[in-house]
Amino acid sequence: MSKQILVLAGDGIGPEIVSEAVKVLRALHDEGAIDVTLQEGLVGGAAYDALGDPLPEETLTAARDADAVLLGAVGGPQWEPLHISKRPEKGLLGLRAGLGLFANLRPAILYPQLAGASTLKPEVVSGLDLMIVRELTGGIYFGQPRGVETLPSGERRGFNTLVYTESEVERICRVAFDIAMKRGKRVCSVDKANVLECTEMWREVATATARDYPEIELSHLYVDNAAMQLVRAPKQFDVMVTTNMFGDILSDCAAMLTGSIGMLPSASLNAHGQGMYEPIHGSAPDIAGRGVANPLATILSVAMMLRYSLDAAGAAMRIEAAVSRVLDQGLRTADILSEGMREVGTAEMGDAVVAAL
Ligand SMILES: NC(=O)C1=CN([C@@H]2O[C@H](COP(=O)(O)OP(=O)(O)OC[C@H]3O[C@@H](n4cnc5c(N)ncnc54)[C@H](O)[C@@H]3O)[C@@H](O)[C@H]2O)C=CC1
Ligand SMILES: CC(C)CC(=O)C(=O)O
Ligand SMILES: [Mg+2]
Repeated sequence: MSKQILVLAGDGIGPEIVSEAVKVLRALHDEGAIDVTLQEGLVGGAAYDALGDPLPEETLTAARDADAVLLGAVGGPQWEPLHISKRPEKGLLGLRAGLGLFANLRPAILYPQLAGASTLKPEVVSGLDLMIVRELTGGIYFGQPRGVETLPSGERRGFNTLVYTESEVERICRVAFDIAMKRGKRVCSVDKANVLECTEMWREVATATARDYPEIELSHLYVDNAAMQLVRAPKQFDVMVTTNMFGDILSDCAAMLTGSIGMLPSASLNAHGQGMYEPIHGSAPDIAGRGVANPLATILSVAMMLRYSLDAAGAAMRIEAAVSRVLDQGLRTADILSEGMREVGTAEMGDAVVAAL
């Protein structure tokens, strides 16, 4: 039976990169490798402009009904003056919460062809294969109370709350441990247990949950040290598991190890195997509309979709191999350009991946 894919292009470079990912999906469908039906929807600033809501009810319903969601990115300076409840980012957070997508997988893999594109020395990053498992529906991005209040003195005070229940920590740790069992069996849990009680509990729960996984070697790092270790010696890590905000920050940091934030895909999964797939980067307003954005993170997110939601691991591997082949051919978008390589735009890169499938 045909799998239903909801395509949410979003804002900024979102429509440009999603078009290329859709080309790849359609190419695989047309040759019979997969059977998908694509439906488009609105989210983020585009949805606010059209319907006054960054997450219209019809989008959330369509997402719930779909087998998988492909998302570009949301946000942009034109929506910054809006109240936070109407901002594009609220649409994305609402989708994650509404679908219960608590497990965000962000693999940071260095394609050997891009060793020279990283800002770090090739010997530091070559062979990098790291999986960041980020908790996605809890923590400070969702905690209550939150807001800005005016004190009797007239001064304003802003506040957000970091909250986790034991069961939320346990289920994300189990995801990380299960993934690690199929990889190097090493998990580093990242917290700030020396300062934040909430993450002191996180560490205790991670340690207790690991008792069910005797083969897993569990270590712990404070987030400040983890950020430093990621740029000092990233290959020491196999799987990292961490909170929503720490994972957000550390995955942008890890992206640069691979040459560009335009290379990192992600899968956000719920307890029923439903998933949303998106690059880890944002809407890149500084380059939007110029046809220069790197579509590979979004194309690689399609590969994750095929693997995790569509039971099509063979087709996923073909996409990953095609990306490797276009890099072998010397094609580079501006963000990963290095000497001797040929600069291409977003659409040319997408076409090249389709041709290399
Ligand atoms: N998942 C999402 O939809 C996310 C949305 N955002 C939103 O995106 C907007 C811009 O945020 P920024 O902090 O600037 O982060 P960003 O990730 O959009 O951009 C950071 C830098 O990376 C570059 N970049 C990002 N993706 C690229 C690609 N595919 N190819 C080449 N270069 C790329 C951009 O040009 C920019 O210089 C904001 O409104 C923010 O809230 C930010 C992060 C994630
Ligand atoms: C709206 C933000 C939380 C999106 C983001 O930066 C991310 O998911 O990486
Ligand atoms: Mg982010």
